[in-house]
Amino acid sequence: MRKLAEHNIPLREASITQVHSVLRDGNPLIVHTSMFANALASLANPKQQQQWVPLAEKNRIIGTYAQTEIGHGTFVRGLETTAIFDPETKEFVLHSPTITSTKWWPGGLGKTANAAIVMAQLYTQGKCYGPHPFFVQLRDFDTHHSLPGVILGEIGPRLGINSQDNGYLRFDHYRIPRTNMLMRHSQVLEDGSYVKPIHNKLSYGTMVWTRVAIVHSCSKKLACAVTIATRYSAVRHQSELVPGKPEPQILEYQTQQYKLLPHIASVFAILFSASSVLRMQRNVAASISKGNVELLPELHILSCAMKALSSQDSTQGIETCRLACGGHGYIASSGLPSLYTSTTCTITYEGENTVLLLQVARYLIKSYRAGLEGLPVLPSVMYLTAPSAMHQSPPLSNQALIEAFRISSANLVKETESRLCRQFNLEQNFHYAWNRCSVALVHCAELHSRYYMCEKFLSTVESIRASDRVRSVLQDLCRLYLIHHITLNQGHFLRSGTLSGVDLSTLEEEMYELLAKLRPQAVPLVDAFDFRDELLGSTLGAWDGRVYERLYEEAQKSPLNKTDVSKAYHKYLQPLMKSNL
Ligand SMILES: CC/C=C\C/C=C\C/C=C\C/C=C\C/C=C\C/C=C/C(=O)SCCNC(=O)CCNC(=O)[C@H](O)C(C)(C)COP(=O)(O)OP(=O)(O)OC[C@H]1O[C@@H](n2cnc3c(N)ncnc32)[C@H](O)[C@@H]1OP(=O)(O)O
Ligand SMILES: Cc1cc2nc3c(=O)[nH]c(=O)nc-3n(C[C@H](O)[C@H](O)[C@H](O)COP(=O)(O)OP(=O)(O)OC[C@H]3O[C@@H](n4cnc5c(N)ncnc54)[C@H](O)[C@@H]3O)c2cc1C
Repeated sequence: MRKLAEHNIPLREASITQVHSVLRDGNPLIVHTSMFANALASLANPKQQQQWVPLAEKNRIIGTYAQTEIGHGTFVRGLETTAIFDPETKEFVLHSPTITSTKWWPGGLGKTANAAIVMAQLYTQGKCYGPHPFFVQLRDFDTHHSLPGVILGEIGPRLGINSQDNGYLRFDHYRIPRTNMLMRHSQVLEDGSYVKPIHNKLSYGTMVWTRVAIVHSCSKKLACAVTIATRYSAVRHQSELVPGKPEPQILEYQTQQYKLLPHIASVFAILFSASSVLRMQRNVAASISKGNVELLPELHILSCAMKALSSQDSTQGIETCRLACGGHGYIASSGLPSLYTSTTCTITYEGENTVLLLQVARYLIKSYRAGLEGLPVLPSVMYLTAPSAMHQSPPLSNQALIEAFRISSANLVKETESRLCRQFNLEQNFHYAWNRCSVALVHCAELHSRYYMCEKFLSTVESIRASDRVRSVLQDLCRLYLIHHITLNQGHFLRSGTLSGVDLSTLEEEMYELLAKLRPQAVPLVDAFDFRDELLGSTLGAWDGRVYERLYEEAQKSPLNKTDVSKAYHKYLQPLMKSNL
């Protein structure tokens, strides 16, 4: 917090910079500095911001974002916590009517936060207007005791991020002033009348913002993992590549290069996509403040797509890096287990990935149908019904591969839409038909998202300002990324006829050559991420490569090594040994 102040970083931008520098296994203030700060900035009106932002900036108020309940996370419209307006007292009454309405999961809620943005069903004049955000004080600002009518606590140990206190929260007819409803986009006036927002999903804005932040953070987490595994692979010697010759660095094995280099490429792909979505988010935020919400659906879909892909890629990448370090990847001091446990949760939180991909698919199908009818569609999906440009690029050039992605994605959407129509004819119900096609729909969303990520990687590398040598390495890396993802998805390319079996064999050959070509660049590439040893926190990945010394030194710190004979020997082991059992 002192560093943020020193560097003049506003609270709501802190999460992007601090995530990797503070408390590797989770941070009890992360939701305060990210979602809570963002909710105030984007959902509170200017008067409310004047009231709460300075207090939050000074950490007098420490907040969280309390939306999910035990009974509902994904289905936000199904939340059960109520906020009923009482016109007599000009207050909202917050209440948790059922066990399933208990708020569950919010980061920092258990012990750290003294306030929260609570999403609750808004009732006024006898009508429900759906989930809306409210600023709610939970604890006394001086004593930190929970306030009467507020029941809260911590939910217990999790797979990871246990340095954070995830909490639960219930309200018992807890009253807050009318002016605590965040009123930038919709309002309840003193007489209880409701003023609609210009777009009914503006209250979901904090989720959209966080999804974008997650994309950025996933590239950093993966960058940490590939740094550790690549440096280790340059230090570790094992087996014989040629019988009788010295043991090579494990990085010499093609299989090891295949494990690491595509994930090094993935760091760039995610990072460049994150920058592009962040730019779009800033534009959309500026438009919204001028009352224009035209691009909000596009931002929503893009942030869902990139959050889903980047969380999945980084989680898989980190696990591959851990496995690539053999036994030493399993030890906590390698840093890899906590990287994994603090990243795999990004698949679930801020919108479970399957659910987000189905949002993307819904948009693809709607846009495809609109395009067929000649209705306007937004730029990112115009390709679904635009004519192919395949023949214009040299075969198997980068541009041709991007076009192959584009056409395969359009083809899959077309096939899936036909399947949806057939299913609809059978079921006579759109929702049942949708469910019967949802695996295919998720595949559509994944391929479209991959196409976007590949395209961003290529266009960024082509326009980046760098020396020829650096550009050439990035171009190789980008080429590897494209080919790698084509080989992983080859069925789609064969089905769309954009690539033949021969093309795929040629590309596969090229991929193996690229692995060998990029091998000498592997260590410089990860060194260029420029992580300090303190940030990596890894015995395997430190700059100086003293892997074995560090492992040995770290083992000395184990509490079990404080004494030669442990207490457990006297208490359990010795009696057991003497018991003749
Ligand atoms: C822990 C720390 C360790 C490491 C951190 C590392 C990095 C992170 C860096 C920063 C992050 C900071 C902190 C993170 C730590 C943890 C925080 C976690 C927080 C949370 O999880 S908060 C809870 C999040 N919950 C969700 O995301 C719920 C997901 N569900 C939904 O969003 C919606 O319910 C859903 C699925 C979108 C459906 O909504 P709804 O039912 O209302 O809509 P419909 O499906 O009917 O669609 C109608 C229509 O609306 C469009 N739409 C939906 N959402 C939006 C939107 N947000 N904006 C614009 N439009 C939207 C939808 O597309 C439909 O359009 P259409 O009718 O088709 O035109
Ligand atoms: C570490 C962590 C931190 C969190 N922090 C916060 C926080 O700070 N604040 C907060 O409010 N929440 C927080 N959450 C909660 C999080 O946002 C939810 O867990 C998440 O949105 C998923 O919802 P769920 O748990 O209800 O899963 P569910 O929706 O029950 O998902 C379970 C399964 O059902 C499937 N499913 C659900 N709906 C559909 C559908 N429509 N179509 C197809 N499949 C479907 C999913 O794909 C999944 O496989 C956190 C969660 C975690 C793990």
